[in-house]
Amino acid sequence: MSEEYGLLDPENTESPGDEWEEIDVSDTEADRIARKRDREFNQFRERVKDSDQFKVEQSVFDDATLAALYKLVQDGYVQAFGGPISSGKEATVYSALGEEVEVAVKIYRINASDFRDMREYLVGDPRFEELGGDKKRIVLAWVRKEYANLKRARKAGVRVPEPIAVQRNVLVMEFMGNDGRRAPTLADARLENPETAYEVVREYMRRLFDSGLVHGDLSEYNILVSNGELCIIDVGQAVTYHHPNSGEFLTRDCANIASFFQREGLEVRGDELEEWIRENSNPET
Ligand SMILES: Nc1ncnc2c1ncn2[C@@H]1O[C@H](COP(=O)(O)OP(=O)(O)OP(=O)(O)O)[C@@H](O)[C@H]1O
Repeated sequence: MSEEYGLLDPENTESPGDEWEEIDVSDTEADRIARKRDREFNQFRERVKDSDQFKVEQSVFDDATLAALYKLVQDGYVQAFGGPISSGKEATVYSALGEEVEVAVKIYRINASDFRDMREYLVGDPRFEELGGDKKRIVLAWVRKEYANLKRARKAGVRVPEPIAVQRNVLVMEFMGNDGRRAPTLADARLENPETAYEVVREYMRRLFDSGLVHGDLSEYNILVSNGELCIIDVGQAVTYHHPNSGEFLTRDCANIASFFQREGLEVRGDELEEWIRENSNPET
């Protein structure tokens, strides 16, 4: 490490000679490294600001966001950015090249986010107590929550994108798609077998609930069909079983899912779906 950065070897006690005594060599070296880092970061910032794929989204990229992206690049999670996949109310999702595979990079807007809404979903979640009303802290907690929820859902056996890294307001995750094209949502895909699809979604909802989570915004728009697999996304707002509104959110999720599959010709009902989920899981354990 010391060799790589050209730092002085602390084991070497040989006196450098009187003429050097006034100079703090390690400080100078640290300054040089800091200057180099600043220079590289500035170059990175200019590259991002000039690149076509980020032109429409300049507002997302305040310096702190750029620094987060830069760190993800430095750590090797992102090698090159592709174009935007989607621009929603809270975040923009980009495709990017990660460690040899394509990844999805979700960049949350600190400024444009509807943070009041976000706070409602964070209230009562024992993992995110004492946040206060600071907007930036709420958004940053939200991103960490999405990362944690993805991990928890995967552990429970629910197909969600694999979370790869989180840095400030940026989440890197597995890209769900077919040959570089993003996977269609359940709303856009043509379902060959709606019965099986319903059973899979129902089982994922049960597993999620059993692990103590309720999605809270589940519908045909937050389920992707990737290489024949159903994959649940957008778990940032998912709440734990302890949330005061978790029951209401579960009822709404079930109603959305049932109504989608009714339109696909199935005789299903939201209340029956909820009953089945509750009967077949035990979120308190
Ligand atoms: N991991 C992923 N792989 C491929 N595409 C993705 C991935 N995550 C999100 N997307 C795409 O980006 C869109 C928006 O993602 P997501 O719902 O997570 O963001 P959002 O900002 O909360 O969106 P909205 O405001 O529309 O709810 C999705 O509909 C999907 O098309």
